[in-house]
Formats: sequence, C-alpha cells, structure tokens
Amino acid sequence: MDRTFQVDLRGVVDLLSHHLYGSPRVFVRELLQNAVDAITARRAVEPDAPAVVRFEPPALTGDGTLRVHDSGIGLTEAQVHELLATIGRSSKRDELGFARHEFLGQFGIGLLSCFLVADEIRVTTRRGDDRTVLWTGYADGRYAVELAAPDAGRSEPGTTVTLVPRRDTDRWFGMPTVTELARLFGSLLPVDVRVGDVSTTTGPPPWTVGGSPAARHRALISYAQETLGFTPFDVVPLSVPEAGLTGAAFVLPVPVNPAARAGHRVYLKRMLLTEAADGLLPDWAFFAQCVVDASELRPTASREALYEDGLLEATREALGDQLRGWLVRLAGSDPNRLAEFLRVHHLGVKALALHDDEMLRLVDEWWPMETNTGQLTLAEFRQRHGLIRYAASVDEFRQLAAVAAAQDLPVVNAGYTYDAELIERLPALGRDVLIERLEPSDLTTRFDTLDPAVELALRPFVTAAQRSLDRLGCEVVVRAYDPASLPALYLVSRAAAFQDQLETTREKADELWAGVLQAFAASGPPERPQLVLNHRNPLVRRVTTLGDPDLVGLAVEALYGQALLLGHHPIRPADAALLNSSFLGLLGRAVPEQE
Ligand SMILES: Nc1ncnc2c1ncn2[C@@H]1O[C@H](COP(=O)(O)OP(=O)(O)OP(=O)(O)O)[C@@H](O)[C@H]1O
Repeated sequence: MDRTFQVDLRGVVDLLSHHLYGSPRVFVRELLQNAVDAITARRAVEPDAPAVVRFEPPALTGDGTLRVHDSGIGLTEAQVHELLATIGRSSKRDELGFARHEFLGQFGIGLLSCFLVADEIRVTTRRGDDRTVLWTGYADGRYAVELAAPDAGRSEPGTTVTLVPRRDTDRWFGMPTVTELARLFGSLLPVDVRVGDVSTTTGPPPWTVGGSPAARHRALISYAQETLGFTPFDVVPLSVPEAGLTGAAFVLPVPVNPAARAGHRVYLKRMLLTEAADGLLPDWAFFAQCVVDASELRPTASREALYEDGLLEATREALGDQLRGWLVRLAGSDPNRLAEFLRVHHLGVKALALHDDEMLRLVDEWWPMETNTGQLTLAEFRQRHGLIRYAASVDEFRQLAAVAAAQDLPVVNAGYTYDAELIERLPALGRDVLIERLEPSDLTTRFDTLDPAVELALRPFVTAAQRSLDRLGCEVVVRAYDPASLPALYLVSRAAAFQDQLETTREKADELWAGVLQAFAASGPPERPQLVLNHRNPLVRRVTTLGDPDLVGLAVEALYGQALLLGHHPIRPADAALLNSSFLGLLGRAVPEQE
C-alpha cells in the first residue's frame, strides 16, 4: 500500500532557520512577496484593482499581533486547502512546474518562514465575491480552516496574514524594525507598501527614471552616496535584455583589495534579493559595485543569492563587456580621466590585461612606467627606443638604471606587480613589438676595454685585487665607463645569481637535500659575479697605482662592499665580515698611531 510522507514541521522550520535563511528578518520579505504576487495576479484580470500592502505591527494592532493586509487576488476555500496546507505547493508555477515569469515566489516555502518568529499564522482571505476563508496554522504542524460568517467576512477581496509572535522575538516586531525591513526589501516595488500610514516605497529604480542623461547621472551619483555610502568615480549604465536586467555599475573611488570586494545589490523583479551578491561581474571587474534589477535571473531557495546557471554566466559576460567598453570609451574620449582611473585601479586593470588584449592595449598606451629615461608608457617607450628592455625586479632596476642610462641603454622597471608578465605578453599585440629582459652581465660588453698598454701595467694590481676577492667567489675586472663618479659595479648574471642561491641553500640543507640540490647545480665552471672597477673614476686610478699590496687588498674590499650596498645586493655573512674588516683596516691606516 502506498503511503504519504509525514512532515515534522518543527524539524522543517528548524532547518529553514538554521540552514537556509541567514536571519529571521526574511519573514517580512516573504510576506511582502506573497502580497505583491497576489496583487500581480489580481491585476492580470482586473487591471485597475488597488495595489496596496499595509503592515500593522503590534504597536498599531494593539493585540500583540502583526498583520499584513493586501489588495491581492485572495484564495478560495479549495485553494486554501491545497496551497496553504502543503509545504512546497505553490500557485506560482506552471503545469510543467516552472516558476511563472510574473511572480516573485516559486518554491512554496515562503510562508513557512513566518514560523521563524511566530507560533501561529492566521490567513483571512477572500477571492472575488466568494465567502471569506480563515486558515490558522500552528508551528507544531496543525492547521484549521473555517468559513467566516456571511456578515463577518472581509469587505473587499484580498488577504490579511496575522502573525502571533513567538516568545523572545519582540525585536522583529517593533515599528522601526518592520519599517526598516519593508524599506530595505521593498522600496523599489511597483506597489504602495505602507507600515501604518507611512509609505516605504520610493518609486521606480533611479536608473529607469526619465530625463536627460546628465540628470540621470546626477540622480545615480546621489543614489550611490545615500545607499552605498560613497561618491562613485563614474557610473556605467548596465543592460542585459536576456536577463531582463537593468542597472548601474558604480566605479569605486578608492582602490579595493580584489579578494575583499563588496558584493552587488541585486533586486529581482524590484524586490531586494541581496546587498552582497557574488558572481554578477567577472572577477577582474572588482573596481565596480553594481545595483541591478533583473526579471529573469533566478534566486536560490533562500532568496539570498543568485542561482548559478547558464543565464547568470551569460549575464556576467555581458556585464563584463559593458565595463570593458566603458574603459575603452574613456580612453578614446577623456584620457586624463582614464589616467586618474588607472592611478586608483591599475592593479585590477593589469590583472585583467594578463588575459585580455584590449586591456593590455590600455595598459600599453596609458599606464606610465618608471624607466631610466623618465616616466613613459610602454607605447611611448617603444616609439622612442624600439626595443623594450626591462629589468624584472625593482632591485635589479635600482642597481643598473643609472649605469645603463650612461651607456645609452634605456631600461623599463618591470619589477612591480604584473609588469614583467605584461611586457612578456606585449608581442601578442603585434609582431613588431620587441622585448628583451636586461641581463646584468651584458652591461660589461658595453663598457670600454682599456688600452693594451694600460691593461698590461694594471696586471699586478688586478692580481693582488683578485687574490683578496677570490674567497668570495668574485672576479675583478677593470673597464672604462660612465658615469665616472661611480667607482665600481657589482654585476651578477641571472645564472650566477641562481647558482649563488643554490649554494647558500645547500650549505643550510641536510645531506639528503644537499644531494638533491647538487643535481641542479650547473655542470662546468660556474659563472662568477664580477666587480667591475671603473678606470674613469679618479679614486680607482689612484688605487691601481698603490704599491702596498695590503692597502690594495683593503681598498678593493671596500670598493666591493660599497658596490654591493649601492646595488641592493644581498649581503652574506662573509660579505658583512669583509665590509667590517676593510672599513676598520682603512680607518686604522687613516688615523696615525700616537707614540
Ligand atoms: N497574501 C497572499 N495572497 C494570496 N495567496 C497567497 C498569499 N500568501 C500565500 N499565498 C498562496 O500560498 C502559496 C504558498 O505560499 P508560499 O509563500 O509558501 O510560497 P510561494 O510564494 O509560492 O513560493 P516561495 O517559497 O518562493 O515564496 C502561494 O503560492 C500562494 O498561492
């Protein structure tokens, strides 16, 4: 024999309150939604029927209950039995079980949310000229239906829902709370919602208000100030017809952490769904906060988030296109504003440019980068210098920018977040874009070698100098280069830097790991870092002519230490010890001994 499931209503209410809804406050929304749907249904057959919903909190009813009156379609006795007594039954789905387009509700559980705050729900309803029906439901699952006496029925069609508050839920029934919640959820609804005699609806969404575009823009700016709490950098109108979506994206006036962005305010059929929707815009668009109203997007059952489906995905893409279009238009019409925008949101735009050619072009053309020939956009840099040579870290740029400039070698500082990856992606924009990462050791090839006679004369000096730096794994070279004021430059090729790091790690690692790391070590003689002394520097010249080998050692060590410091190179313990001993040694020589 077939049997029917029994439902323990207390269990279901517990499920709703702890696992579905974020807060009991949703009962106001569900009541409002049912009233609006009932009005929609009535006006479909009776277009001139009144469209009023009125909340009466206990302060007005005087009997401790909250009542909500609507001028909706009402229910017949048969419908009361069918719809109110079965969880999950809804009049708002079609024969195939799909949510009907014109209604807010669809799941058939909304009324249950009232049990989050009430022990008893009474529905007094009249459909057309039918007798008024009274339905009373209790939190324990019992319900009763009766017909009102002919002279005690409602005077007009419509429904009144009465909630008898549960113990300890008073705070949800105060006049200010009910008013605030009615405003929050329903301020844009196309019906007149009142709490007592106070209207809580403000009319249509501000982005649909007629008038000139400039007036609408101003209205949206004040809307953002009042509702979102900031003055937007700009407002972008949004529209996605497939989703029945209209709205506006407010470009944030300050940088935001992409990971901690604020959600979007989403209305479905002009009823607030959430103030913190996720997934409405593509991730990269974290510089905008949207307020939208959509008729076709679906809510999750809790009505607190958007349901992730193909339509939401297509909508997200369309909204992304609209924001991208705004950016591109701004570049064309108001470059100064665009520069201002980039100053605030460059990180977001750059993150986007990693995958998007249009955005890459925007960065290429408009984002000023630090170079050793001043601030330039990459496009300007290419125009002036052809090849984009870049230092991939800020330290590398600092070490080499001035020296490279003196060798007429323009270099871009690509050490900031995303910059190196963006430059490496630039050739995607056109085959004529040439890029090259600066290799520090290449600089030496630009320095002038010395006259052979001079070189020969310097040999004893170089041998002495090399002896003192051998234990540090550094090679001493003498060249002539600009600027003459720079006595020495410490150059380390990327391969050598890697070997260096490997060596340090190997010293610290245990035997097993040291063996593993050994496998990475380059075969063949390692490329050594170089200390390139500048023969154009007067002090260096004097050092090269010193007769005392000890003093040569001290001087070269001091030059080595200074080159390390100037170039922001890492200082190893051996370097620090050397810096110390060379400084004290030189000081000892400079200060004559007292007899
Ligand atoms: N104020 C009202 N006037 C007329 N009918 C109502 C009213 N409130 C509820 N109903 C009827 O009761 C049914 C169940 O309501 P309930 O709020 O539980 O679900 P729903 O609105 O259909 O869907 P959802 O769970 O998405 O809100 C509704 O489909 C509607 O037919």
